[in-house]
Amino acid sequence: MDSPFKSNHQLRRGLCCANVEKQQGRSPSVIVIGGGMAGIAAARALHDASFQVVLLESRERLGGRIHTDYSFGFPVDLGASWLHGVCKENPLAPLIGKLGLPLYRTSEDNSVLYDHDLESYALFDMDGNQVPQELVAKIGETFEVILEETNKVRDEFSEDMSILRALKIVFERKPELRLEGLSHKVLQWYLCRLEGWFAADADAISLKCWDQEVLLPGGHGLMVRGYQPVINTLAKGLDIRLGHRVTKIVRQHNEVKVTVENGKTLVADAAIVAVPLGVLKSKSIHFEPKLPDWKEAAISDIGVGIENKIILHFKNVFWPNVEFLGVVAETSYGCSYFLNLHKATGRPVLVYMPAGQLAKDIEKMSDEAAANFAFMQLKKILPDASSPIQYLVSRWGTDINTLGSYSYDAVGKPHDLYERLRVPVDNLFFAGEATSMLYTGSVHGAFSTGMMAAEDCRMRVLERYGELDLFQPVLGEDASVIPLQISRL
Ligand SMILES: Cc1cc2nc3c(=O)[nH]c(=O)nc-3n(C[C@H](O)[C@H](O)[C@H](O)COP(=O)(O)OP(=O)(O)OC[C@H]3O[C@@H](n4cnc5c(N)ncnc54)[C@H](O)[C@@H]3O)c2cc1C
Repeated sequence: MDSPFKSNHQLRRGLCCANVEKQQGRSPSVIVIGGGMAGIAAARALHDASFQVVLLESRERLGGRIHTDYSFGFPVDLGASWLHGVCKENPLAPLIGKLGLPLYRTSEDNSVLYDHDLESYALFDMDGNQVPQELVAKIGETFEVILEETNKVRDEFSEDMSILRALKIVFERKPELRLEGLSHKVLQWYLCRLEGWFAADADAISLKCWDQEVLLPGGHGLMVRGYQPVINTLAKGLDIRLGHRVTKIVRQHNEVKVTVENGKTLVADAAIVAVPLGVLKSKSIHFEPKLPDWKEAAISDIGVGIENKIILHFKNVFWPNVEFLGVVAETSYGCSYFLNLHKATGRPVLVYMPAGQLAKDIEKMSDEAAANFAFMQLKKILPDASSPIQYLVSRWGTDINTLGSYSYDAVGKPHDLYERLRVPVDNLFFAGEATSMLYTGSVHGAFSTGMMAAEDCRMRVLERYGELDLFQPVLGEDASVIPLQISRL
């Protein structure tokens, strides 16, 4: 058994086992499991509060669903790339500001397209004809009216239903909102964008809860240099063990024993579990004693969706100078879109972003076939498109370190499941985007839950030994904000 900590707690408590290395000093100890934003934030905060912290990460890299790749010779994000809420209230704003990382704002507040404004789009049909901008704007307004009508459906029915079911009821009641021809296809494209936001199809998303998340003000900003510098900064100086996949967590007598795939066991006063919800669902980590039923129910009932990125690097730019290129089709499944990174970064790169069932289907393909699929979509709207010179393909749905892209509200399940997933069990604390009630599915949500778990853990461990006043709180640090650097070219 490997005990990484120099603490005399176990000796004082008479918990010393023969093969635990002798402990010196008095710092309380914590094992953080998972090196994504939540785990790193928690580890940083507790390290800074003088705890002995070891972070165990299954992959050979840090960042989790933040994954900036540099193989093109410049940074591109295969996972998160936007700061949702470009404002000083965003918990990540002080750090991003201090690092001087530039942001490219893709939308203001309250866009029907979430992270994009309407005027930054060019939509095309499958024959390569551009949809007139007035029609795109008009259907956007209709889509908003339709969503308002689904609110009425929500108020009338006590039972929850899917967004798709609610849309069907709206169309039955108000046939004038049912569109045809090109207008119908554009409407499907709006639905496709909504599905992309949740990484799930409309037949899986809860009507009751879909709009319960809190959107911070300030619109949405792309991290022009990628998210990785934020991770690297937070991780500086921490004791991080890469390639350490946790398989078992045992809680007993005010301590936690954590076993790694290679059989090694580490012991600490507490542990913070910051692995993705998809990993918890897969039951690849064995908890002893088993987690309470309410916690297991939260794990099984919160939805996990899939969104992927297929990043195409071209020799030259041959597409229109807009932020997004959209493909409209008969069904939302057939619709798709490309983010034009050239606008934000000056690089000739398009990012194809399938979500929901389409993302699942594409994950069954080889990387080459997936890149070709994305390119074929592009060819439909821009027949003269030249082939990419390089590509990258993410596989967030099948990667055993993630097993899903981010969480969403499933039909018939209460929104407070996120809080139930967060609530500690004994000396086990939980963090990660799926434990955030307010900012589910986001980087700043993951960061906040890491900080929260760290503070809960600090209080619990120190209260137990009456030493609360000896260590600094992890929250309440000086949040003096260096202004965010925002551009829109
Ligand atoms: C394609 C995509 C696009 C996104 N876009 C945005 C965006 O633009 N803006 C935004 O705010 N959010 C976005 N998100 C969501 C955001 O990336 C996540 O909410 C956030 O990064 C999650 O952080 P986390 O710490 O909760 O989990 P993760 O980052 O997944 O970290 C969990 C860590 O646990 C590790 N782990 C797993 N199993 C084990 C184990 N058994 N033992 C040890 N370690 C283990 C994993 O390897 C991982 O490093 C996007 C996500 C995806 C997939």
